[in-house]
Amino acid sequence: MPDEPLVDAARLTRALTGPGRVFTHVRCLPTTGSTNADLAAEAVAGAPSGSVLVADHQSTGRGRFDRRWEAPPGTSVAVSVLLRPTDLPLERWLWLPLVTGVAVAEALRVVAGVDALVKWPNDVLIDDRKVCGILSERVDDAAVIGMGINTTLTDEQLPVPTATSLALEGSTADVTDVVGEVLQALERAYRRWLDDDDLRFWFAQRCSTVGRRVRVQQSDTQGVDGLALGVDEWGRLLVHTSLGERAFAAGDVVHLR
Ligand SMILES: O=C(O)CCCC[C@@H]1SC[C@@H]2NC(=O)N[C@@H]21
Repeated sequence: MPDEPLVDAARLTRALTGPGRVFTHVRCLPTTGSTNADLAAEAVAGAPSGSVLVADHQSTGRGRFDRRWEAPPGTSVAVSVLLRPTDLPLERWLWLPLVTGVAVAEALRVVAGVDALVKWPNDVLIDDRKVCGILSERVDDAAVIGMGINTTLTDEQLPVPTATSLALEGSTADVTDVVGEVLQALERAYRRWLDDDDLRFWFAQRCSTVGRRVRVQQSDTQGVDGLALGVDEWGRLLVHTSLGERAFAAGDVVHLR
């Protein structure tokens, strides 16, 4: 494991921080346990809104639904941010992972030239294969949002056949540029969310789930099949099922076709 991180903290700091900007403190590490766990501990200790932690490798990276998130060193960059959107009601927080997914998809289009879209709620896919997973966690009055972006994973290193990486999609984008573009897109998206914009149309345009037949799996139920119609004002997925319309606030979605 190299001592120097692959991601250039000085360059990121120049691109992101300044008066009135969302991200204030940027740190980059070669390795850590989990960038989300680190920022969650810092949130409890009173760290300011706008902290960013980037790592080339995580030994205990965590995914949604208590899954693990693993990748060989230097192949999938881990980026977490700590935000304190204290003025917004908690119901609006459901939107945060969705907003992040759209920001990542938009950034990857720009910096890596890939056709990235969001699978509800927040997986970022290229041609239906996952390039980025997002884990949004609430810690007291803070949100810790983590993004795992597969940069240089090879075919042999993919955790599942339905994953992909920027390199496998033909991109040679520099990892500091990728992280910088993602965080700048997240800053813009976060401001829209803070401004209480209606995000439904914006999200639906970038979401490959809407208009598809889907299976929504929740931990304690069999999957529910139906046609994804869109998202409601709380960011819940609206699905037309054989028993009528249902709104899902969480769950794993499979695109059926
Ligand atoms: O798809 C998922 O299950 C979500 C994966 C989220 C992984 C990221 S990597 C940065 C941050 N730190 C973690 O431990 N997890 C998130």
